[in-house]
Amino acid sequence: MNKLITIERHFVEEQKLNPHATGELTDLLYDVAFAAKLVRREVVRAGLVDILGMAGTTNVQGEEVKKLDLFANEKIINAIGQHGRFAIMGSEENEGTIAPPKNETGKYVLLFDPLDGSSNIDVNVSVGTIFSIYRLTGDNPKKADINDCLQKGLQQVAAGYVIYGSSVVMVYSSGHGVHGFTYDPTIGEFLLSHENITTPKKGKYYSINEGSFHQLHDSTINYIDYLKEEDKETGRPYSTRYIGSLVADFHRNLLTGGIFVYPATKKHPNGKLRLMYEANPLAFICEQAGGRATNGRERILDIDPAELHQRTPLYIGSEDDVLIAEEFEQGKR
Ligand SMILES: O=P(O)(O)OC[C@H]1O[C@](O)(COP(=O)(O)O)[C@@H](O)[C@@H]1O
Ligand SMILES: [Mg+2]
Ligand SMILES: [Mg+2]
Repeated sequence: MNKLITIERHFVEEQKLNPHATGELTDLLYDVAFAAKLVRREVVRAGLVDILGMAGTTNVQGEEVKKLDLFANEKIINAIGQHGRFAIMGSEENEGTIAPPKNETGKYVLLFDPLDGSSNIDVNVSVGTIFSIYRLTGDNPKKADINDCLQKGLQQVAAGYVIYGSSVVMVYSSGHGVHGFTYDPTIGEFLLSHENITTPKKGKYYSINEGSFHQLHDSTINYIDYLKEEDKETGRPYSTRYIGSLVADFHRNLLTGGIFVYPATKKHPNGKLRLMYEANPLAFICEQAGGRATNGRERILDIDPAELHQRTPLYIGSEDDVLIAEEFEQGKR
């Protein structure tokens, strides 16, 4: 594999797979990669610049916001908005939709989680950025509104995430498989490092926050007990891995096989994670890699969204593992 393929070059090659492509999707994916470089620049030296700790505000989710959440949000909105390729945006950190500073011509919608894994920011554990891209439903960018943001995950034209970890990796799909690029700071480029990622049909890891045990429903507890039983034939017991950053837990399981579950709980009756800028983009990637993503009953990509910040239970990862988890969730086991 030629390691000197930049992500920009890859975007252009992918564009050739679509005879109707105008190059605009390539340009806006380029903008996303550029914004990731800007966020990375601060994340890797977060302790040296004043972006650790609380911002002192609360977001629409009722969560206390970290300085880095706001920093990443602002960087992404400005870095991407200035080119006018997006007609409308939606972010975890903004209650309403965002009209880019310049939006004469954009025919795309960008939904994003600027900084995922906020609880891990101050302790140097991997965090990430997650993004989801749709086409406008109409053809006049000036008329873009919330309805353009509330499309089923199936309608995504591209999605991906960036992990700011021991290395910085950007993973994306525009419907032609899943590809990962590692950032090389010596040349400032994302270079192809994981071509055509496919996820194993069955894994050996499970990622569930067992700390909230008393919040879990019996169906989830029964599933966890099942994973912990001794049974060589089915590869049990599974090992538990829970970083607490969705993007990092998802990425590990994508590469090695495994399942991430954030179920409906007594505290979060609709789950904790957000459909539009966490579950949908990762479900798009997961399915492109041969995995499965549901809310325990329904395919994530088929869910008809009603609100920008709506939550959903999430069962995502290796197909066989998710199917078994669904059987427990539905009381069939
Ligand atoms: O602490 P909990 O309840 O396990 O929740 C952890 C989950 O919450 C999140 O931090 C939510 O995302 P944000 O950090 O973007 O708000 C996920 O990354 C993670 O999987
Ligand atoms: Mg998040
Ligand atoms: Mg976030």
